[in-house]
Amino acid sequence: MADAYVAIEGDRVIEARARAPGTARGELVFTTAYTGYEESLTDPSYEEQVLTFSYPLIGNYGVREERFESDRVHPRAAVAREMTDDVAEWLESEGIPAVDHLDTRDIVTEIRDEGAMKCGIAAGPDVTEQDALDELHECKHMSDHTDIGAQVSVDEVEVHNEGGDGATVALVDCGAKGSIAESLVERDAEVHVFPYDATEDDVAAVDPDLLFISNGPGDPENFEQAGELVETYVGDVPLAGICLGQQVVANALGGETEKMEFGHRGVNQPVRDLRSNQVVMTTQNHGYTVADPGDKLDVTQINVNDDTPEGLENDDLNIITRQYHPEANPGPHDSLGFFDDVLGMAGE
Ligand SMILES: NC(=O)CC[C@H](N)C(=O)O
Repeated sequence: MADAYVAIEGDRVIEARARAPGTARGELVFTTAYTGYEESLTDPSYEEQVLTFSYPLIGNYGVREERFESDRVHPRAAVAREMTDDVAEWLESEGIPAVDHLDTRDIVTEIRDEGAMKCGIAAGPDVTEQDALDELHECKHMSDHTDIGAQVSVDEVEVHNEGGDGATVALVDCGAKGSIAESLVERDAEVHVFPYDATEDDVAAVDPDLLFISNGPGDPENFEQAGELVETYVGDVPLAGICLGQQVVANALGGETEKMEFGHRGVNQPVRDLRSNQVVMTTQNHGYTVADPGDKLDVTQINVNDDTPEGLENDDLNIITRQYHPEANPGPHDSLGFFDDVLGMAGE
């Protein structure tokens, strides 16, 4: 007998087994990654989403805090074909509902055919199908989470590697994965992590060598303040961005973003560099994309599968952004050189 339900758009209800109890709602997305479940579940970019793993077994190498990308789980719920006790217990302790023993191929096919969709989840001995449907009917469109930055950003400025020998980086935390600051610190940078709504004066106080806009959840158009920083500093300070950061930079400089049908989430997304013609494998997690880079940014890298922009640059203005995740947690590690390139722009 089922003790968990996943309700998807069209009021279809899929039966499952409860692995961590509770009710939740969010945008239903899938990742094809076969490793990296700890990193994905702690990636702030999954805020307000329900994460389905297409790989059939999740949790086979345990749960270790050293692999976390932030201090909590961000997806509202997790869905897998089979989830180990380690992961189920972790999610239960975090209050995040989890379900397994359902056909995740069916969910992936549905999302690929119909596009990203809302869902409701109810798991545990006392829940009903109606509980999952009620959650679904309360679910908001991703773009309607207008202040999602406040849910994931630091409240106060945090400084990493104070007195470091390298560049001073102002990292605007729109929901940053921890390994972005780590990758900069490993290269001797002094990293000032700013709240997502930091002002020009806040940033000016540290006189940065590089303004870096992080990854983050939801619609990039809801990160207006970060866009204003880009507008203010472009041309004066080199600019870098990862994922949502690329989208914010593009929007601020006259470009446009749009919602993709079902996004890219996984660890084997092929990206071609248009100058070297080299293809690298990348880690990705995004549902929006740059539809028009505007006239200040050149598209220097594209996704081999669908030609969407993966890298934007301007050599004169010192701008480098990436739609994928060069910090590579989980890997592949093909693109770690991005951090050397952006710190190179900052004079290192
Ligand atoms: N990982 C990210 O920064 C995601 C960016 C944005 N929230 C998107 O879905 O496209």
